[in-house]
Amino acid sequence: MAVADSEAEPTVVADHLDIIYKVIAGQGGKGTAATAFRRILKRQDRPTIREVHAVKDVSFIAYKGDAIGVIGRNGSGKSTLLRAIAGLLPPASGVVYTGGQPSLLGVNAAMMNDLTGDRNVVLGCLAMGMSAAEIQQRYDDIVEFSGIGEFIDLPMSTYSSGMAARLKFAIASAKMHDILLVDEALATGDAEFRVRSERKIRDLRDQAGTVFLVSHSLDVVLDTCNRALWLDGGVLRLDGTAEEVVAAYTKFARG
Ligand SMILES: Nc1ncnc2c1ncn2[C@@H]1O[C@H](COP(=O)(O)OP(=O)(O)OP(=O)(O)O)[C@@H](O)[C@H]1O
Repeated sequence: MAVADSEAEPTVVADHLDIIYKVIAGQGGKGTAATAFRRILKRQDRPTIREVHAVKDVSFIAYKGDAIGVIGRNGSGKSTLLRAIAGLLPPASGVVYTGGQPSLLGVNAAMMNDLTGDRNVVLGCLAMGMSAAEIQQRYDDIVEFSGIGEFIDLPMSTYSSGMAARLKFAIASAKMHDILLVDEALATGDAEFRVRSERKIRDLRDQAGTVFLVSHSLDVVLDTCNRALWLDGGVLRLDGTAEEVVAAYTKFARG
């Protein structure tokens, strides 16, 4: 269901999307590479492959200017959906069309732990395709927005998880993204950073990009998103305005 008007330009179209993970199910052990290796050494039978159907027949259209909260219980397929939109997971069936370049900002986004925050800002900006001149121009804003202060000259390995998440968000949001995918990055920040990052998401949305935000904080979704998708067991239960979907999910969660 589309919240935008008929003039709006679609940026992401998911059409009957199914994502299935294939995992090695060991006999008694966990399905890790180590257990598979032990099995080979012991010349045991081939392991069974278990399938996890993480996203089931999901269809929606996102438009320019949409900020879409993705909500649902643990394991309901939210991160998987974001990774599929980013093109990191091949669909088992169905398709995702994206008009523009999606950028996934996850709490696990690659940063070089041994390098200083300062070097990571430069690397991150280069990775997003910014020129040296653009980086120089944006550098102070990024550092100020991150609120890292003098820690910017220390290796990332000395940062708390919240500080690292703030720096990642500051780097990612320095650039205008066609489609920005944010996975729980705000949850690790403190209250003050949360307020600033919510404002930033609103700016990105106003600049006519499309933002997807996976969050367990329904308040953040209500404050920053115009739309929400509720996933349950990989199925899209509801697609509508943030208020409507959060209300339905809250009612459901309260049993
Ligand atoms: N790399 C993987 N290999 C196999 N199964 C996976 C993998 N990643 C996720 N899954 C499974 O896919 C399903 C959806 O997981 P996903 O991480 O997308 O859920 P989520 O809604 O983001 O959860 P949470 O709120 O806990 O972050 C779960 O059953 C999970 O066990």
